[in-house]
Amino acid sequence: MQKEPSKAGPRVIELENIAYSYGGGDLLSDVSLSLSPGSFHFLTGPSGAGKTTFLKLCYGELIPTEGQARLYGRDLAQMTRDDIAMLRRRIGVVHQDCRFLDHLSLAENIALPLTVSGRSPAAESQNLADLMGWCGLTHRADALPPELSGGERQRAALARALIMSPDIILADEPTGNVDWEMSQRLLALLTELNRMGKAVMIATHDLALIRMAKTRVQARVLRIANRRLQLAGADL
Ligand SMILES: Nc1ncnc2c1ncn2[C@@H]1O[C@H](COP(=O)(O)OP(=O)(O)OP(=O)(O)O)[C@@H](O)[C@H]1O
Repeated sequence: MQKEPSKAGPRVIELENIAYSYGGGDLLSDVSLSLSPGSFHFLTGPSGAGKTTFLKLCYGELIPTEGQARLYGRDLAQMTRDDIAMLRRRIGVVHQDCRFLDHLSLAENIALPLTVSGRSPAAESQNLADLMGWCGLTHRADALPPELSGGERQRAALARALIMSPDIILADEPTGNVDWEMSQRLLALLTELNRMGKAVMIATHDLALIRMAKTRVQARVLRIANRRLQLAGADL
């Protein structure tokens, strides 16, 4: 897989000839990729190909078994878990399963990364309110996660990923459980973030979503197949 050619500037995530194995044979092998600010990528591939694993390697949840992964120029294998956690605050992750705490309100869930990193949600209440408004969630601020619709959950997961103002958004199947209209709404939010200069990577099976996105934003489509990361064909 070639490195991204034309974007100048700092590489926020760099994977160099990495492999990853959960213990058996390699799930991913000889994978290289650089992500720059302002880039937009889709990640596709069959179920079980390793898309979630790849995203975890990008944000330092997993360390490659071979090769080097760098965040902001720093080799993850040489860093402590605490240092990785600090750097990871600059990456917003939208998890496939959303992972909310059901006893906290939606607003409290979205603010949780602030609390965890020692910042005061009260001091950033305007930021929180703006973000919830932008994601169309103001009216659901006090709702508990089990009370939310699928689309509200996905937008809340995106809002939580954005509360720390990350440079990069890695979204794992962010439109997995929503209808086409909501998929388009989520895509509009993600493309707007990209226009603000953030790097976006979306793992998805939804080829219609990719085709729609390509009419709005210059996106590269990557595919994991047979353990390798490849550029997908232009027919997508
Ligand atoms: N913690 C783990 N321990 C062992 N094997 C794992 C672990 N996590 C994932 N795997 C295996 O690695 C493979 C790739 O999983 P991964 O979730 O990365 O694929 P995926 O492409 O995201 O799949 P999907 O599209 O179904 O979400 C699967 O066979 C999965 O069972």
